[in-house]
Amino acid sequence: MTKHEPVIKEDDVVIRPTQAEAEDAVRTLLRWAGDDPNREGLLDTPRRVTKAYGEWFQGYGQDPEEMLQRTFSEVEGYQDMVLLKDIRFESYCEHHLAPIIGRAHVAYIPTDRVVGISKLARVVDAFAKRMQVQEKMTAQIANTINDTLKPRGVAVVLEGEHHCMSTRGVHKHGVNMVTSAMRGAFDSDRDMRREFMSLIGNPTNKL
Ligand SMILES: Nc1nc2c(ncn2[C@@H]2O[C@H](COP(=O)(O)OP(=O)(O)OP(=O)(O)O)[C@@H](O)[C@H]2O)c(=O)[nH]1
Ligand SMILES: [Zn+2]
Repeated sequence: MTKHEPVIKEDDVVIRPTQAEAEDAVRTLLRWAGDDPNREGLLDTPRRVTKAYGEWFQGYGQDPEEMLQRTFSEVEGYQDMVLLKDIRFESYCEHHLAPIIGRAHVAYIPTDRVVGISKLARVVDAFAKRMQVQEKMTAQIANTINDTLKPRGVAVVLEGEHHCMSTRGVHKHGVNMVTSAMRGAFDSDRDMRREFMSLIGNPTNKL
């Protein structure tokens, strides 16, 4: 997707502003903060900020379902959990645009096909690099893996530190939000869920 294509999200179509309009918006925020966008040190800042936005929010141009299309069938006899744990993610809260920094743990129980393990981390990133609410991101990751791979079960746990809570507002440091989404066998089978939880360890000790 190029920079000026419309972003299609569900039923809404968002027409992207031009580069010049985006840079003007950054100048407005610089003035809102109380500084002068025309002073030398800030002259290139609008261009840099729009470039940084391209990186921070690159998930809008990515299709997580597409990432899970390539699967492998040469795994005869493997019917148990596959877990990718401690996947660092960087996301942005949709209320304040402040970073949410954390770790994701993603497990699934394949049926006859497995996916390349890096793809689970790519799916996490594709949803993280958007404006997010942690609960929504957790469900999106679980639902995408569930709907695309149709495995016996999917488990997703996210632990995140919300910088909108640590650098402003309530100013609470070292607080982690933990969210989970269980599908299929992880939802219905308590032993399976317990095995997943014991494999990922105590979430709050690891950020
Ligand atoms: N449930 C949930 N809340 C979030 C997430 N990210 C940020 N928040 C919260 O969203 C809420 C927004 O509350 P508001 O009262 O509208 O905004 P605010 O006045 O900036 O609130 P304070 O952060 O308390 O100063 C805050 O309580 C944030 O902590 C998230 O991923 N999930
Ligand atoms: Zn926030």
